[in-house]
Amino acid sequence: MIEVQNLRKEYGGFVAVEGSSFSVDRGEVFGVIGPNGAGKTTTLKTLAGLIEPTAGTAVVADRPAGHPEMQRTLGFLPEESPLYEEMTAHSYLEFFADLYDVPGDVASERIAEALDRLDLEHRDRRIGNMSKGMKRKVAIARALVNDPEVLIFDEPASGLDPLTTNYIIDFTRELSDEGKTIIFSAHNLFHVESICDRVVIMNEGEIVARGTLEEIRDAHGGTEYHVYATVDVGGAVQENGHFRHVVDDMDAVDRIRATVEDDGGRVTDIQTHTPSLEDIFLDVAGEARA
Ligand SMILES: Nc1ncnc2c1ncn2[C@@H]1O[C@H](COP(=O)(O)OP(=O)(O)OP(=O)(O)O)[C@@H](O)[C@H]1O
Repeated sequence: MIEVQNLRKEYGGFVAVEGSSFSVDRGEVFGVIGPNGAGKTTTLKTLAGLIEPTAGTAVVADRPAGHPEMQRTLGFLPEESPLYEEMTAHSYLEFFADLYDVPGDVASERIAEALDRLDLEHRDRRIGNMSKGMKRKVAIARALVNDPEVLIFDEPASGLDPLTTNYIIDFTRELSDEGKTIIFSAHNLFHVESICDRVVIMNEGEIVARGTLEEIRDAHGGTEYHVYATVDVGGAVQENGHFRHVVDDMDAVDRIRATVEDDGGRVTDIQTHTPSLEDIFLDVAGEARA
């Protein structure tokens, strides 16, 4: 559904995105993560057709980014979404539905459904008087008025309280279950980890890691097993009166167990350590900086 090849974006002489290539399959939830200034928003805005790339191509639903037909199949949630403060959520969303030529009765039904599912309270309040979380929900509903196939969400839950954040993440997961293709950027890696099929990690304009979370984990050390024993059978570190042996597969765990017993010792604990996306992210971004 999304194909990006050798994307490059310069602002003046400054290179914000350099040689970025990736693709997103139909129905996939794809995460773009990276520190501030990594080039995430630039990438997403290019996909949404709001920024012209300096070089390279971005294709969404078989059309070049920015093509009017492609815009119809797209829902874009910008990082900061300007809303018309004087309008109510309903009139605002009807206005956008009209821009997409959605017939009035379909629009009313779709808007009511989106606002119900997003659990938007006080929907008759003028937008200017809504809380930050309520405004974000209105912006998300706006991205859905044309019933798009592809959703581009830039930091959908940034700066929101944990409850609203969870609500939005769960809703994003539901949209994916319904077959929507979703690409989104986020700072909260826990949420990326909980809903993304694949991710790219960007740093200073370049993709520095990519793949499923499992692939990225494997490429960055993968799962480790810590075998604690009363004796050192080689390479152990002493910790709280026990010897900690670190290995990366279950066969090695079994070998250590057998050797410990042969040496007259005893295994006291075995722990599994799986690096979180946050651990990997700090590692990868740190390496790239270095
Ligand atoms: N219109 C612009 N003119 C000049 N530089 C820009 C412009 N837009 C973005 N940049 C720069 O390009 C780089 C990438 O910005 P971008 O907003 O894509 O990063 P980001 O990963 O989304 O960051 P954040 O997580 O802080 O939102 C930054 O150094 C930014 O200052």
